[in-house]
Amino acid sequence: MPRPTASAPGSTGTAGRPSIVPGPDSVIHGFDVTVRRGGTVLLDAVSWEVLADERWVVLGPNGAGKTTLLQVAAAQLHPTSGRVHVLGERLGAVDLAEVRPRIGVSSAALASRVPPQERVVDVVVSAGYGVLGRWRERYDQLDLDRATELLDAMGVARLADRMYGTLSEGERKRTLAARALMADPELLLLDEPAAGLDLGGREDLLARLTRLAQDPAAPTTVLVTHHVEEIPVDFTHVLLLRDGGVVAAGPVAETLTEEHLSATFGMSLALEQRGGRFFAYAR
Ligand SMILES: Nc1ncnc2c1ncn2[C@@H]1O[C@H](COP(=O)(O)OP(=O)(O)OP(=O)(O)O)[C@@H](O)[C@H]1O
Repeated sequence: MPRPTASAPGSTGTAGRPSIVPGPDSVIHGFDVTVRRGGTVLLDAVSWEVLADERWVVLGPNGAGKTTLLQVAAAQLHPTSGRVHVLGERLGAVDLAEVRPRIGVSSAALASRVPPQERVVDVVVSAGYGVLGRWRERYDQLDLDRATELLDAMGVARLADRMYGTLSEGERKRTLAARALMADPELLLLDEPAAGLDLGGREDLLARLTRLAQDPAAPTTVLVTHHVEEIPVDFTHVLLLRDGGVVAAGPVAETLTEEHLSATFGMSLALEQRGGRFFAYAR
C-alpha cells in the first residue's frame, strides 16, 4: 500500500504530494492548505496526509505554524484556502460539532480554559460528555472508572480528587492527555505534551506515549514538539515545518536527517540516534 505522502511545493521531502482526494485510510488530508491572518501567512500551501494507525510528529521552531496546523486538524480552524478532510469529513461541508467529538486534543489553549476548581477526575470524565467543566452532579460509575484508569496510565491516578488549579504544569499535561483519550477518539492530537516537564517527568511521559504508539488499538496520533528529544520511540512519521511551509515529511527513518533538521531550524545541527530516540545539537 502506498504510504504517507506529505510535502509542499519546493519541499525537500522524499515523499510526493498527497493525491488531491483522500483515500479510504486517510485520517487527515490537507491539500494546499493556507492560513492567513491579516497580512501574515501562518500556513503556506501545506499538503499533508496522515493515514490510519500512523503516529506523526510535527517538528519545527517557534512560530513555524505547528499549532495552527494542529488547530486545522482538530477541526477548530478553517483554512483561508485549500481543502481539508478530517476523519473522512470535508471541513466546511459538515457541521464541525459532529467531527470534534471523534478527536482527542491536548493543548495549551485547552489547559488555560479548565476551571481551576475542577476536580482532576472530572476534567477527564467530562470529555466523555463533550464538555469542559463539571456540568452534572453525577457521572456514571463506568465513566469514572475509565477516567481513573486513564489517569493511572498517565501516572497521576493519585491526583484524581485534587483541584486542577493546584496541579503542577507536568501534572496538568498528564491530566489533559488522559482527558484527550477519554472519549475513545479516532484521532489524538497532542500539542507539546512534554513542554515544561522536568527530565524525569519527560522520560516517564515519553515511555507512556511509546506504549500508546505500540498499542494497535490506540488512535492515530499527531504530536507537536520543538525538540527531537521529545519524539517517543515507535512514532512512525515526521513533518518538519518552517515559516508555515513543509521542509520535509514522511517516515521518520528517511525524513529525520541532519540536512532536513538543519534546514528546519536554520542552523547546522548534528543529529544522533540511540535506542530509537533522537538527540540534536549545534555543530
Ligand atoms: N491571529 C494572528 N495574527 C497574526 N499572526 C498570527 C496570529 N496567530 C498566530 N500568528 C503567527 O503565526 C505564526 C505561527 O503560529 P503558531 O502558533 O502556529 O506557531 P508554532 O509553530 O506553534 O509556534 P510555537 O512553537 O512558538 O508554539 C507565529 O509567527 C504567530 O505569531
